[in-house]
Amino acid sequence: MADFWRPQSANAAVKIVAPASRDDRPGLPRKGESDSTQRVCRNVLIHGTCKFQDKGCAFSHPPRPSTPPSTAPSQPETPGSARLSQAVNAPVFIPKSSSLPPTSPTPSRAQAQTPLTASTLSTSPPATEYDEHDPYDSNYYYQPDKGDSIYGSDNPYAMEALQSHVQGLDINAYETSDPQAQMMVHSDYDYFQHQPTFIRQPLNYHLYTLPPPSPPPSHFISPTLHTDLQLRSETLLTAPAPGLNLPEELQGYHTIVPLENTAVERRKFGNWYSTVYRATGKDSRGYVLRRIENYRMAYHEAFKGIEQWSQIQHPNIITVQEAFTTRAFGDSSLVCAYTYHPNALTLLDAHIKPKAPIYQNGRLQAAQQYLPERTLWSYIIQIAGAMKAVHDKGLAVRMIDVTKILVTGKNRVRISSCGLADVLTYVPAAASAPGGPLVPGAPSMSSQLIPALQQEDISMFGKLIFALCCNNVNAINNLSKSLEIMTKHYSGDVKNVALFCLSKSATHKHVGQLFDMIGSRLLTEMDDLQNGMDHLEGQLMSELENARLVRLLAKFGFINERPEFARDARWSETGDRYIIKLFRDYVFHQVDAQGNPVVNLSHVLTCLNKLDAGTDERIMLVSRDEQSVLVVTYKDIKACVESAFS
Ligand SMILES: Nc1ncnc2c1ncn2[C@@H]1O[C@H](COP(=O)(O)OP(=O)(O)OP(=O)(O)O)[C@@H](O)[C@H]1O
Repeated sequence: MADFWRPQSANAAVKIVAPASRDDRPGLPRKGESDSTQRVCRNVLIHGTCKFQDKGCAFSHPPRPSTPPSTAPSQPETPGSARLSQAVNAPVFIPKSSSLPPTSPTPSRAQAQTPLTASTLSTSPPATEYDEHDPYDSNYYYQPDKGDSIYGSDNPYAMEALQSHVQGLDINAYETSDPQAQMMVHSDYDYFQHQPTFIRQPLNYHLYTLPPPSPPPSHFISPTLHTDLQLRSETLLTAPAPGLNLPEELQGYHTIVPLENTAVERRKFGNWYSTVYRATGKDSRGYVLRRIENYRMAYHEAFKGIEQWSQIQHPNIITVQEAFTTRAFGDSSLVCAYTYHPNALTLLDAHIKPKAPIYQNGRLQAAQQYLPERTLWSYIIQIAGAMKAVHDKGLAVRMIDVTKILVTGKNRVRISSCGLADVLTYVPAAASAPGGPLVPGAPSMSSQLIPALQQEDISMFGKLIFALCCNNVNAINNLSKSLEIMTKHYSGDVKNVALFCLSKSATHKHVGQLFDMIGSRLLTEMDDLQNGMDHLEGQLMSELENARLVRLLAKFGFINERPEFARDARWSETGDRYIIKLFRDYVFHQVDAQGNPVVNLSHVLTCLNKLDAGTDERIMLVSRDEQSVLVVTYKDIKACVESAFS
């Protein structure tokens, strides 16, 4: 008996079906038939008849059989050591079900399988047509005369021919500018006469590499990074609650959701009430809209500051996008748009507001009261860095406050609401002089006040350090007590920096001086940042090949149920494709004892991963009519997929 598919080893596929007589199956090429006059006409194979039968068609047109083909008795299997690719020489395998009229699909009963012995396997009832005399030719559809074709994969001469053919075309897929020439040569086979045949470039996607060993834990990488990122993306996509009575659309922003509760007692932003909203921009990204209620715009030049702010891109400053006035809220509002950082918390919420006790080591314990010094230094360095960037641009931050600095990630802080104060307090310099003319574009009062405002920034920074150290927004009001707390819980350097910021110096203080005091702590910060980067690179490295299962599924999509072979049982019911089809049933179409579909993603992922790796584990594939059983390794199936896809 000839094998339907010769196993690579004794462990590979085991066929347990009975062969059918070759003569019972019309339309299949006989052994040694390469001559077109003996080859059955493709029209008969596909359509059942050939219009050109009596009009000079060179192929054979056998009469249609009146009875279904008979089933031959099963024969013992011949173990072979040929390579899997030698399946090209295996005879055509046509399961009995394929010759029967279509019925409703029988649920597959494929199951994970411990290795079967030959005796176990031989007990399965033979049911499939099978022919030992007709070698299966996997290239049947591509080459009428195997010897002539350049596509015989097993034939070294054919491969040489292919290479010389390609060289003759002077194709270099990576260099030629001709897109046709880059990918294809033309087949001379009648079946695909004018269709391109792709030359597969070797893919190196199977070269999975391990990420580098984990760097030491970084102060900037959350241990729950994955969850944090998922929560952020969930927040970005949450829809607004109904009945908010907010504008549908505002200068291209939509899906507007308030980020703060306006029903409770509200604090003023200068002389105005402000509300913060999250919105989706025209580019589908998240933005924050800070609205100043009942604002009357007196000078359009006030927006000049926003232009300057929008050019500042700094990792510790929330980027200013734009500002505009609107009546969409039913009043005259000023709106300033910023980048949205989902799930950000103000320093007040993150560190100063009292926390509920937490369970630690099985006991309810008070949440840590004081900010760890490492975190405090990190905040000091980040805020000082942001201040320096702003001052260097000739601007002042004016927003160094626990409610305006946001914690946007693990130990990452960003200054928010920048530029708004510049618009709100804008007064043209000339207008400040009594009776002076208003000159558009004249420098504003605040621009003249910049040096003083920068000094003010430094002093606000000092107050912020006190507030963070003492967990009290008003710590500065009781300086002696605050200093006591600071001395108790933090190093002398923290106190020095805070006092330097608050000191009233005769000379102009500048942020650069702060960095002289911070000293080697900058290096610790840099080390942690680099460890964080290494960690993220490692994570990215392990994600590099995360598309491999999709690629595998895409290959299945290309192979299974091709419409051009819909009526040709030889495509899906023979050779490699049949195994792939049964494997697909095994992965996706299993049913439980009650006949309900098994929807188990783990099973799917496990199978696909094993297939991708091509493991030696064996599984049992059962035909849909449950009459034939194949035992194959993932390695074999992988080779089938590669071969069918090629
Ligand atoms: N760019 C932003 N990205 C994400 N969330 C933000 C952003 N800006 C502000 N928020 C959030 O909006 C909320 C309100 O911000 P706001 O600045 O009004 O703080 P606040 O504590 O209410 O201050 P105030 O009392 O001065 O209004 C805060 O919870 C803050 O986390």
